[in-house]
Order: sequence, then C-alpha cells, then structure tokens
Amino acid sequence: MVPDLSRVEGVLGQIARRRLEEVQPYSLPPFPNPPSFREALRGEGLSLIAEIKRKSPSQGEIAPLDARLAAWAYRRGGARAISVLTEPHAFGGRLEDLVAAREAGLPLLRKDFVVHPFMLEEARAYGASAVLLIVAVLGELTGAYLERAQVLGLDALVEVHTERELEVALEAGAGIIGVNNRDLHTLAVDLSTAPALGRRAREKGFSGLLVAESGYRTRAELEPLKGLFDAVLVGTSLSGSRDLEEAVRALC
Ligand SMILES: O=P(O)(O)OC[C@@H](O)[C@@H](O)c1c[nH]c2ccccc12
Repeated sequence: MVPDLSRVEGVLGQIARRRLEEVQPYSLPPFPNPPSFREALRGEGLSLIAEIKRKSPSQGEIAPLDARLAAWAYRRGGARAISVLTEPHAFGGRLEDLVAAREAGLPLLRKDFVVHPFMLEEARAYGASAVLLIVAVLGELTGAYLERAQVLGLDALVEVHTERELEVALEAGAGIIGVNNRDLHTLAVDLSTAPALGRRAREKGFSGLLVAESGYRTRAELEPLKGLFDAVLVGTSLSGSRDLEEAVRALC
C-alpha cells in the first residue's frame, strides 16, 4: 500500500521520495485517546489551525521555534488546533514536536508527507489527533489511507489543489477536505484557489468540513472564506511573528 512516487513531479516528488526511503516500521506503544480534531474545527465561525513551521522550501528559515512554547502561545491566542510539521529536511520538524506540543491540550494535526501506512501509526502513537493525506502524493490510494486512519482513530485532512484531486478526495469519502492555495510542485501561491475549489466541493454536495490552507497573512484575506470554510490553516505568517500569541489573536 505504498504510492508510486515516480509520477509525482517537482519539489513534492523530491520530498515524498526521500520520506519513503526513511520509513522503518517498528513496534509502537499505545497512546490514550487524544482530543477530537474534527470537533475543534466545528466551533463557531472560522476556526484557526495554527502551524509550527521552522523553515520551508519556499521561505527558507522562518524561526527556530520551541514546539511546546509555540503550542501554548497559539492556544492563548485562540487557535483551536495545532498543525505540527514533522518533516525534518525541508521543514525542520520532528516527531518529538508532537510530544512537546500536545502538552498545550489542543488537538494536533501531524503535517507530513505520508507515504507509508506506518506513518499513520506513528502519528497516533505520538499523540496526534489527525493526519494530513495529500492527494497529489497518494493518488488512488487516498481511500485506503483514509480507512487505515479511521481504524487507528485518527481524523484525516485530505488535501487537494486541483479539481481532479477534489474528485479523488470526494470519491475516497473524505470527511475533511483541505484546499491548498500553494501548488506543491512549483510552490506558487494563489489565494483564489481555496474559494473556487471550496465552492466546487459544496456544489458537488460535499457536506463535510472545509479547510483553506496556505498563504494567509491578514484578517482581510480571510474574508472570502467566511460562510464557506470551517477552518483556515496558517503557518509562515504566524511562525515568523515575534509574538505568536498576538499574531494568532490578530487573525481570529
Ligand atoms: O505557511 P503557510 O503559507 O501559511 O502554509 C501553511 C500550510 O498550509 C502549509 O505548510 C502546507 C500545506 N500543505 C502542506 C503539505 C506539506 C507541507 C506543508 C504544507
């Protein structure tokens, strides 16, 4: 159940292939039930998922964050969930960041390039409530990964960037769809992507949760999402702020 990554182009393909080379399954201890990611996004208005992001292929170094302190600051500012990037090479993350961040008590999304079922088990064992599943990486295996996540008690944020990928996500039975404004092959950002594909998803009868992802810096930029999206995921503009708590408050 490993995706064929030879067909994944650009930066996304490079990162995903490296991730797959590194997977080494081992036996993991159980972890008690984490708080619900889905319920956290269901709250009133547009819920904020704040991301812990130290660096990225598009921005380079962002900030040398302490995951525990960042999670607490995000929580004080009003974030409803935390996205923890655990990819080490391009994003400077690690699995242990989940352990550090979970102290703040908010549901955690393991943000990584899931390319092997073992990565779902890892997410669960390290205390994540949800995992990111990227349709551009998993292709027709998206449904199988979704089912595996469900069995493990994990919510899944199924990420799409094109109408075709949206079709795959809907067909796979995704309950939470993330529309990424950033093209992960080229890293170009277009904030009109999320409203357009979000509308399309609703037209096609999708009644689950919608999350807009990437490129947001100001409250004004969130306006087009209101009434259509349940949540927004913000990384760089928060992680790179001098005062994380204030930065979240300014967006909520
Ligand atoms: O830093 P930004 O532009 O606010 O974006 C956050 C998040 O959407 C982005 O980190 C992201 C979205 N999908 C991904 C997949 C892999 C790695 C990272 C991502």
